[in-house]
Amino acid sequence: MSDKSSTPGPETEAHILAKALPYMQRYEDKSIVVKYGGNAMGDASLGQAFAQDIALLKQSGVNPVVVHGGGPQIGAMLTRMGIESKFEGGLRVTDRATVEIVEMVLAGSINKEIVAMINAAGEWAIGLCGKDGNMVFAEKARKTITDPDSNIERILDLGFVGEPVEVDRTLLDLLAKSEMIPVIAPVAPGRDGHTYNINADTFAGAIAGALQASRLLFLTDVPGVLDKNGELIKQLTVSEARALIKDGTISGGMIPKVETCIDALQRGVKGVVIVNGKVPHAVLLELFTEHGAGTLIVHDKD
Ligand SMILES: Nc1ncnc2c1ncn2[C@@H]1O[C@H](COP(=O)(O)OP(=O)(O)O)[C@@H](O)[C@H]1O
Ligand SMILES: CC(=O)N[C@@H](CCC(=O)OP(=O)(O)O)C(=O)O
Repeated sequence: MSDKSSTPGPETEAHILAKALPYMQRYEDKSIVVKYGGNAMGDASLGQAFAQDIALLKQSGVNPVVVHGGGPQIGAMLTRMGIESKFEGGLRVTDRATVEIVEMVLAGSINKEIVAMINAAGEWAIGLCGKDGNMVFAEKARKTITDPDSNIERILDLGFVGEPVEVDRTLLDLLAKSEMIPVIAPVAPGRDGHTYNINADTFAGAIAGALQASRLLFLTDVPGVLDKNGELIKQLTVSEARALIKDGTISGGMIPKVETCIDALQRGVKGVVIVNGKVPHAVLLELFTEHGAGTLIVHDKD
């Protein structure tokens, strides 16, 4: 006996398509930057669903740009090499040996894995990092951290951690007009000749800002920003988000994510959302249906 519940009938299918069409038209020719976090990777069928979503965006006339992370995968490689991972303020303290491994893992194996998955979904992906086509230049990150107990601020020296300071969209504009989907690793050169490790969220924000993207989506491993009780916050204003960072509710890897959301909004990106990348087809559900879940970050109300 066939399982009727798993196969929608023609009426249901038509209904789904009719509902998705206005969303598809809304994004035609628009840039959508999707940040694919290292924590959302790892499961083959989820990866396949992600690649299919990106392929479908391109086929519907959207200009998808993938920026990926790979924090856990870098951590695993460092462990194999006998190097300890150390984070401050959600960023990896990156010495000379670490930056070599970061570039190898991000711009090498992970980047090519994602390219291969999108190619297998029937599209043409091209793997890049900030070095390609002079796309991104970085400067050494100058970060401070405030101790929540003492309220004392101190300067962090994170080594070869960079912040994107220049983004040239020439190559991305060229690719937008082609069949190619850019998949970008967050590594970039400095004008000082060093290679910098850039947090993938920060990097995605810089790309989205330069492209004036319609949407910046962060795919992570939690449903969105959670409050002190672990409940999902569906919408956050910029001031509310800053307060949650200050009081420690938002910590670790969620700090650069939320800071990037704020920054991207201020640079003119229209919609910034943090969603659960562990939900199959999270990208399509967020963009083309009413069931967008996750946390939407919005400007302060006047
Ligand atoms: N308030 C919060 N809400 C949700 N996640 C949080 C919060 N504070 C800290 N986190 C942590 O941030 C993590 C997501 O950031 P990160 O590990 O950098 O993911 P990714 O690899 O997807 O970029 C979550 O898995 C969670 O452990
Ligand atoms: C400076 C810094 O912290 N860089 C990150 C780059 C990768 C990343 O951001 O990956 P996720 O998105 O999976 O966290 C790192 O070295 O882990």
